[in-house]
Amino acid sequence: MRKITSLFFALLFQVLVEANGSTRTLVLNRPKQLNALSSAMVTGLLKCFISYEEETTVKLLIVKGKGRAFCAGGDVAEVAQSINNDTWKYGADFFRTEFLLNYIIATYSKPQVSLLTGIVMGGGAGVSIHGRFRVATENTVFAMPETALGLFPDIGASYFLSRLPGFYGEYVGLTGARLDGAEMLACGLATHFVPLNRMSLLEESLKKVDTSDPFAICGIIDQFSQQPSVKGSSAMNRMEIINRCFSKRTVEEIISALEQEAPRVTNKLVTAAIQSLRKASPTSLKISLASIREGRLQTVGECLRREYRMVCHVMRGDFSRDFFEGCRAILVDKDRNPKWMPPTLDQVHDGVVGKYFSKVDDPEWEDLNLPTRSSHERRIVPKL
Ligand SMILES: CC(C)(COP(=O)(O)OP(=O)(O)OC[C@H]1O[C@@H](n2cnc3c(N)ncnc32)[C@H](O)[C@@H]1OP(=O)(O)O)[C@@H](O)C(=O)NCCC(=O)NCCSC(=O)/C=C/c1ccc(O)cc1
Repeated sequence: MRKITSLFFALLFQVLVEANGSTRTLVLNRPKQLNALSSAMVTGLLKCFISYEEETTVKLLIVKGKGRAFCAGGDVAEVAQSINNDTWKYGADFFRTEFLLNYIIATYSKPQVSLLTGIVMGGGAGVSIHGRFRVATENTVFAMPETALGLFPDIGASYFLSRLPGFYGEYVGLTGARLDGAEMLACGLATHFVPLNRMSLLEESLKKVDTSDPFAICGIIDQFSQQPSVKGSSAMNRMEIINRCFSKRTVEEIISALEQEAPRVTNKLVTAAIQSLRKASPTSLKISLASIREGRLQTVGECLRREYRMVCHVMRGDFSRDFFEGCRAILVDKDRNPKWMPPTLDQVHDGVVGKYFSKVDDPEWEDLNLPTRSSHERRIVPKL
């Protein structure tokens, strides 16, 4: 029988915990907000992950979302609130907890299966992609939309995006392109594709397992999995274009390479990419590219530590206030017409980009301190 663990239920109604034998199912439970991660949720999830690692009777974690989304990212409405209060420390605390959670998930000693139904964006990727099994389906919509908000792909995205085939990670991280379940599987962001009408059967089977053996868990998911075809128009079918353009050294060169491709390609992919890049914050684009490139040679912990420095600079508005402008345009005034500053790519100099990687100049500020973990930092192995 399904049992809701009363302790956690009382503590954290935004994250429900269901206990079935050796399985614990964590349900993101803010369906009206598309399960956007509040600080209570990241704190609650972190507590769950830490305590279930200790409990020998718990062998498998399932993470899923209630309603039509898995999770639409960090709760940007909460941020808009904190901006009004004129304090960057709220954001820094939120990210400290969130990135620690991402790190615990990436180095977790027990298997995690994330059931990626519906929207998976930003912080939603952070609580799933670092885990062992990511099950996509036909209604999954994945995106890292941060450059449109004046932010950059964080939550350890510079680790997993930089490990996608070729320069697909640069494409996904800079343009905020939306991927469907088949594309997620094809690029390695998802490990499995299970049809929506078989998801609940999969979940029931997983709730009966009494093992942490990843091969056994994989065997169960395999029984429900399919190999979907990637749509003809998908960027996955245009990897030669993606690689040619997104391998360029600078954002300006990427845009110029896309513009050269545009007359030759009938597919909307190239024009849509140019449009997204032209609309995004120039500063965000440049720091995102630098972050993904740097991430290629770093461990997940190193990526998160560097991203924490970056995000604190963003929250403090040290070199640009684009994030506040993005929140204003998208959340507060909802005019969807942000005025980025600096407004053009050529005005965002390499020296400033480099400063996002430096320590924050504040006596109270500390680098992200991640615990020593016994399990190795797992690598996401792209399937192509
Ligand atoms: C494409 C979406 C996912 C779905 O569109 P839709 O189907 O037309 O649905 P709605 O847009 O009507 O969303 C339903 C409700 O969910 C809310 N919502 C939908 N995503 C969200 C959301 N990330 N937050 C907070 N309410 C939301 C949305 O505001 C709305 O609330 P309401 O108007 O009151 O009905 C759309 O909602 C959307 O673009 N959401 C934002 C995605 C996004 O940019 N994600 C965040 C990336 S950045 C990030 O993760 C960092 C956050 C951060 C966190 C803490 C900090 O201190 C600093 C930063």
